[in-house]
Amino acid sequence: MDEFSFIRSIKPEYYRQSSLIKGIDDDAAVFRPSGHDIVTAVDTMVEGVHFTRQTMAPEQIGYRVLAANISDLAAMGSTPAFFMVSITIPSDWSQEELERIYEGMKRLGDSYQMDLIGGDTVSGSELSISVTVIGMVHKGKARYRSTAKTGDVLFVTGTLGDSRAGLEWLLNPKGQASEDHTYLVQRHQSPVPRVAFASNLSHLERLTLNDVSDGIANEANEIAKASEVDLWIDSKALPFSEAIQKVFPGQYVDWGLSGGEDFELLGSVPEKDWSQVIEAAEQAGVTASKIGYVKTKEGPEPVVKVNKSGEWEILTSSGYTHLKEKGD
Ligand SMILES: Nc1ncnc2c1ncn2[C@@H]1O[C@H](COP(=O)(O)OP(=O)(O)OP(=O)(O)O)[C@@H](O)[C@H]1O
Ligand SMILES: Cc1ncc(C[n+]2csc(CCOP(=O)(O)O)c2C)c(N)n1
Ligand SMILES: [Mg+2]
Ligand SMILES: [Mg+2]
Ligand SMILES: [Mg+2]
Repeated sequence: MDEFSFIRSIKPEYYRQSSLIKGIDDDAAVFRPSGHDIVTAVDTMVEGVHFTRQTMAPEQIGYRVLAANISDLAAMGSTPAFFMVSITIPSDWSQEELERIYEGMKRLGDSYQMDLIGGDTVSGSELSISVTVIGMVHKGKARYRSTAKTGDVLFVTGTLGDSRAGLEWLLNPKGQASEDHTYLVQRHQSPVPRVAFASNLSHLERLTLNDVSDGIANEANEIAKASEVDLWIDSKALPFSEAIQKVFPGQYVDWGLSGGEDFELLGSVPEKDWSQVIEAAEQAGVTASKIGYVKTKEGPEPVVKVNKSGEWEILTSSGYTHLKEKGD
């Protein structure tokens, strides 16, 4: 199969977004939204870095790379609309496997009425998939990392560390997988972006959001820096699944802080709006946990503090970082 028959095989039969004017088939796609700001993000998954043949089946790779991108749209409070896929294909991936990758993307994309409107196909030595997503948000209603204010409640959706735990089991399985192991593995392979939760809060005047791709140690520091505030996190309030506590009792707190790839939402709201956050989460079928507070910056630089063993200590950006040099 050559490049062009591959493109024909993945081309959607029809499009659903009414703002779309030209999808796949020309030099670029065209859409014309009205009354909205356009939100766009790109994330890449590379074989050997984000997945291996051991950690994910082809449809899971497709699902997961689109989910990571939709998670960024959720963190901006936007509604997913379109996606574009740039794929580098090594010769040892079969046509059937590639079709399964696209099926995984389609399954998730369809659930948000998203249209695949373009991309790029090249051959290369490692499988690499880069997805660009485009979402819409009502004018001026995008949610930023820079809006946290003193007195806000700091919260996180869902539970933390499960993805890291699932990855651990996939890389080092020890015996038969229990129901708990299966749960953790599924959290790694098929995270649910929290679009509905964020969209249920679209009426709030002020809401700070950041998605947890690298671990809350990183993401909380991003919010603190962007908002010029300190964040105080009560480690006893961090939400953990029963499964992770049972299977990895010694590791789950660290993984919750810096494991990454949970794709939950970390955010802050004025205390008066906290009950609405709980309600929005309930309606979206997820939990929201109050994990701390936003405080006025005490030192020269914004910091995140956590009370791990009774004492408040500074939580550095200890999550996953690409291009990290030895000794960094
Ligand atoms: N190579 C690049 N060129 C231009 N902008 C970049 C590049 N890499 C990252 N950025 C921009 O830097 C900002 C932070 O990117 P980052 O990848 O940390 O965010 P994220 O997508 O939320 O995190 P993650 O990749 O862990 O999901 C974003 O505005 C992103 O668009
Ligand atoms: C096989 C395998 N080994 C390690 C990991 C862990 N991992 C890779 S990238 C990343 C952070 C998010 O990346 P990005 O910032 O690019 O979104 C994490 C936690 C994995 N998923 N699979
Ligand atoms: Mg991202
Ligand atoms: Mg990124
Ligand atoms: Mg993000």
